[in-house]
Amino acid sequence: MTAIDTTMGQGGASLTLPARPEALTLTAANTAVVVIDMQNAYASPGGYVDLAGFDIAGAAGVIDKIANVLETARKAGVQVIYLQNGWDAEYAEAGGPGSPNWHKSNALKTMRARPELSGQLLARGGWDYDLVEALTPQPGDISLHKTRYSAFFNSQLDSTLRARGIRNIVFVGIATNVCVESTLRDGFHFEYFGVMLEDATHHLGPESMQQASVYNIEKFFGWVSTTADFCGAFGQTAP
Ligand SMILES: C/C(=C/NC(N)=O)C(=O)O
Repeated sequence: MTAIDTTMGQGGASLTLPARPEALTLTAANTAVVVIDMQNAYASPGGYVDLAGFDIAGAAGVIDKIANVLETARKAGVQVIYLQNGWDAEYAEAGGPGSPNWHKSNALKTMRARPELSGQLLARGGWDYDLVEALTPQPGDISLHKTRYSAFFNSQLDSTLRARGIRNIVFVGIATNVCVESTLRDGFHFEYFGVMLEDATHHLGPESMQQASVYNIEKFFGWVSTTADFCGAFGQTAP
């Protein structure tokens, strides 16, 4: 099957990333790796999703995969962008009862049910909000903040990407079926080519959630690839 060319004839050393349902032709310069919410809240025992009762056993497994992807990306000259989810310490950004977020956020619900946790979950400046240590940003990486599931909502992600001529977003992080998929879908509507590395993402809820997101992305919103294919394709490029 012919690869889809995302370079639009703009030059630069192109490469082909194997993906489903089609391979993509891209360049390091027009691609970013976006790391969604690899915070203690989502990936560490004692973090928000663990306290809220979700199974986080699979989260540790994606940390090493993401570390490999980021090392390859940096060497190849692919921009790395970290997102961190959460709010100010007073939770003004979370919205009050007039916001659906106030009613649906399991972090806010958990703190209302367990007042001893108040002020601890997803609050900027706290351990729960911090990125897991193994994925500490490196010089040249960009770190952005977000307050809702989609990283495009009320954030600097779109302008950061457009200013650099980036058309392709390679997604890694947690959770596949919440913030990763929400961001990839919004990116589709903003004309970005979204590729999810399926083994460098982890879902919340039953295993079928991961499969559902993979199906949605492959069929409707973007492309699905793997850590090995990303590292194989970008590992051969000079920065
Ligand atoms: C449920 C949830 C998911 N976040 C994410 N990073 O996918 C949340 O933030 O409450």
